[in-house]
Amino acid sequence: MHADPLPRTARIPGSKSITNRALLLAAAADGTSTLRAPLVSEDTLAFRKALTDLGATVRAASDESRWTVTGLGGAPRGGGPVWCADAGTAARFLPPFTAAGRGTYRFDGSAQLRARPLRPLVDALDRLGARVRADGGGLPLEITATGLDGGELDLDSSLSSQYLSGLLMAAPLLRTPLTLRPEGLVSRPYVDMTLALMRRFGAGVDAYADRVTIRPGGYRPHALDIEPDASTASYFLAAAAACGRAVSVPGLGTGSLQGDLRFVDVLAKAGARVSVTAEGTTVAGTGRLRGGFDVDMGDISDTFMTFAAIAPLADAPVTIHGIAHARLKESDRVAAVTANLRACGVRVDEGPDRITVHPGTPAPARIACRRDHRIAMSFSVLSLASGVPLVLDDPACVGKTFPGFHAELGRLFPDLLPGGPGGPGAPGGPGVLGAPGVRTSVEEGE
Ligand SMILES: O=C(O)C1=C[C@@H](OP(=O)(O)O)[C@@H](O)[C@H](O)C1
Ligand SMILES: C=C(OP(=O)(O)O)C(=O)O
Repeated sequence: MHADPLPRTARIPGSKSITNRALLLAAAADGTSTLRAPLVSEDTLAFRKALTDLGATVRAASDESRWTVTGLGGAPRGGGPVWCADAGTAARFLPPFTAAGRGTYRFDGSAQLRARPLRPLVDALDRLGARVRADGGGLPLEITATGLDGGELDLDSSLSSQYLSGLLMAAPLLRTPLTLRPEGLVSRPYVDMTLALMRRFGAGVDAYADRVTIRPGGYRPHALDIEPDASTASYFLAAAAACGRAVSVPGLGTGSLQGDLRFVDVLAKAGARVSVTAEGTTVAGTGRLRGGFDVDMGDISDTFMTFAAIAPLADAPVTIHGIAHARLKESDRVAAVTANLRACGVRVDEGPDRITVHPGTPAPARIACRRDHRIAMSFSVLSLASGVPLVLDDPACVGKTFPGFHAELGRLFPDLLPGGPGGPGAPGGPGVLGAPGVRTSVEEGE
């Protein structure tokens, strides 16, 4: 591997978490908001469709670079079905929003989403006085809404932070102030993001160490530039670190609302040179990955698989802990990473909230994605960095957050495709980067 002194610029699409929050806040606002550079992917299109079904208007520029949202000036009032597809954010953010309004809403989603826990949110809505029917404890569920009063609520936040974010975003639409006290909060940076965006859309927020109080008053429209997605950036930055290359992500820098940008601290631990400025982030690999550390990735668990997948290439074992809640996402991600690394012949020790990945040269393998975009993307990086063909059983699952993922990986690292350009890993070939349904041509390099 050789050093690449000139960083390549990755084209990273907008943040999923910011896009879906901004859509909801704009849909609740009393006027017209603009969202610039939103993420266009399965999760955000499902969220957008759910909101237009609920009565908001979204006008998209022909190239989708800007969405103009005319809000309802409050919570929805029409009732109807709400389809959440695979999107955890839809299943956790939209029920509180509708419960604050009027009408009967029937929520459902894919089999994968039905399997994800919703009980703490259903219980919280119930305690606030909403009429919720969720026979299995999660989706499908029905809410008969007549508006909500606030009050004070303890909220089990140990399985997901999304319950808290959903209740917080609905809170300005309640008749009286709502105080929420999270217990065992995971993924805290996402709650900070929620509060920051609520403030930008004009909400009255009083946040303390152990509780948050939200005042009634609704939302004002806002024009928002959406940053590149930090979780998506992790794959390209990890590839730079593992391949001895340099990659920059403009627009994702010190002012970021996304906790997942802290992934670069893990790359720095592994020996990569990292620069985060107001303009953006650059990671330069040295051609060698350092292991021999134990890192808590509980706050940034969407990125733990990114590091775990390249960890076999490090010079000593790496332990990642604090990730029990990552078992409750699109897949049981701790089990999925462990099984796929083992399929590549890599030694992994798995515990309830941790894994230890040992150094090893991966062997060619078929990767079971479990319909989880992040498993597909993480193992694509391992294939690229090791030069070993890994075949994804479901490459198109990357569409949940980045349909153009493989095209961008091939554009940035055309010479590193397994087997070289035109080799088994090349676009159109049987290897990981050319798997059917993902891409058919290489875009021109920089
Ligand atoms: O609020 C959000 O936008 C998210 C919160 C996190 O989920 P948990 O809070 O369930 O860990 C994260 O994994 C998910 O991709 C997006
Ligand atoms: C967990 C994720 O998504 P969500 O919870 O929003 O479905 C993810 O994108 O990794």
